[in-house]
Amino acid sequence: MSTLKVENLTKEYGDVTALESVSFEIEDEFAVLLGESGAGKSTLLRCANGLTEPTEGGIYLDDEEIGGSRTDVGMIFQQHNLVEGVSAYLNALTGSLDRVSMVKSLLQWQAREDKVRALEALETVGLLDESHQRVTQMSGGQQQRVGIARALVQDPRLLLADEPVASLDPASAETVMGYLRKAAMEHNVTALVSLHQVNIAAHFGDRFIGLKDGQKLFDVGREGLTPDLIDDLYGSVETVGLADQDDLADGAAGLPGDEDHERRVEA
Ligand SMILES: Nc1ncnc2c1ncn2[C@@H]1O[C@H](COP(=O)(O)OP(=O)(O)OP(=O)(O)O)[C@@H](O)[C@H]1O
Repeated sequence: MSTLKVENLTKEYGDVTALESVSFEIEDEFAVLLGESGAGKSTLLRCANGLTEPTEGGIYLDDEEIGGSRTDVGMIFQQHNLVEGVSAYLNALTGSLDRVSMVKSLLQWQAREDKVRALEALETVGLLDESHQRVTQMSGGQQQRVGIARALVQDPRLLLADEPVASLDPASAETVMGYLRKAAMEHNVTALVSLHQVNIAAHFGDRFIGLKDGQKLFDVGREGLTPDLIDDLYGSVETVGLADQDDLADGAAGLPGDEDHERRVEA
């Protein structure tokens, strides 16, 4: 259980204002950041994982200011950033690197508890049977699931993901998002995920924060994400896949307990 508070966050790169006084708070939710290219999504996520220092304002995890990278914030990247040539299991184990060195990790000189955690994380993302497969022999979607497992091994309080499914086909994107949501739910972790695909966002998110030109345009729950809001954010072309409110109601199928959805995720 954790709370992420973004308070008057401003980030300037020289003359470019990437974020302008953005504020919101999420607590034990699966929140999605939406916005056009250049809206400021990656900058916000980089501030949240401590890689970028805000110009003004701050980001707080359970009232503690995030400054510098920290192990209780797990990050999932679009390009996976896995160690090539080694297994899914060893990649997942590298999530415990704050506790041991990379060399010890690759030699598997790790605590039993870390090894168990790596296997549990691979089970969460449906890859236990593939744990000894080299990641280079895996599909893009499977590699991203290994990336989720690695973040879980960190035992994070906050999960961040920057366009985690941007390079995947629609079916793999849905599968990966299903596992990402499952991982956040099972571990009671607050999640903030940037996405370009509005239909996938509507399907899996609880909360939607829209950024436009570095400013917060909206902050709404499932029922509030209307086609009109999406039009304001992207213009009408991007609303394909978000036809009406009934589709949003179907979006609730992404929630745990919905058997049809879980079957799709397992498939
Ligand atoms: N290191 C940097 N130096 C200078 N300008 C930057 C830097 N990083 C981002 N910007 C600028 O800040 C603005 C916001 O960029 P950011 O990458 O956060 O947007 P985004 O919404 O994540 O875009 P995308 O969806 O394309 O990744 C853009 O105008 C970008 O050019």
